[in-house]
Amino acid sequence: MVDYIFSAAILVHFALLFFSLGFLARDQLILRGLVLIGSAFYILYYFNINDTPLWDAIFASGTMALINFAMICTLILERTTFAMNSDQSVIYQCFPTLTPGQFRKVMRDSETTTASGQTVLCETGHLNERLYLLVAGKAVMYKGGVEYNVPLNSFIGEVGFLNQSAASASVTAQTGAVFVYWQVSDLRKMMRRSAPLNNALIALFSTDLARKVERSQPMADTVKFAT
Ligand SMILES: Nc1ncnc2c1ncn2[C@@H]1O[C@@H]2COP(=O)(O)O[C@H]2[C@H]1O
Repeated sequence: MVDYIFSAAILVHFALLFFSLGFLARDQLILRGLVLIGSAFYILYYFNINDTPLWDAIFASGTMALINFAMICTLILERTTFAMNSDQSVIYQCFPTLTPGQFRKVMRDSETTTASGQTVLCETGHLNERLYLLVAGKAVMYKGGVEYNVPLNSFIGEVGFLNQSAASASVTAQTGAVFVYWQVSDLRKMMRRSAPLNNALIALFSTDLARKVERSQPMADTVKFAT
């Protein structure tokens, strides 16, 4: 018995333990991490079980472990803000419903620009081709004969985007305003390809809309003054 405990064969039982724990885990990262440890025990076993290591088995297990390791790195990158530069980390604050991985994907299709003069972003009654996020400077919204300053870190054009309708207001960015923008068609394509991303973006624009409604005044033509 003592001999068995100190033999190479015991390594298979450690591998079995880690694989079993891994397959019981629901979280993909934990599952893969435990399986990776299990693979390491298998490789040690194949190395020590004979006078000559079982190279074919070591190669097969090593290849699978390497693929698993690459996927673990991808998962960590998707779940963390690690490797985001400081500008991206700031913009990520405006995307609370997206995972870091989803955010990176969305940002790949975006452009960031600084208005060199007064720039019309949306015009009432016209379909928006772009959706904007104001990250610095000033943008003014014109609606119902009233001018409002668009709050920083707000989306512009999400109403038309969600409703597939024309812009409900005109918005002009002032000189020096910095905004990130996406082509509406690119965003729609991305959302069609991934249901989780679709849900995360709809939740995001809905939250942004709720914040705008919270700040807004009743519409002038529907106000009934209390006496
Ligand atoms: N009451 C409001 N408060 C804040 N932003 C608004 C308001 N009405 C319209 N907007 C923004 O102005 C944009 C004009 O185009 P959209 O209607 O597509 O989306 C609109 C919103 O992003």
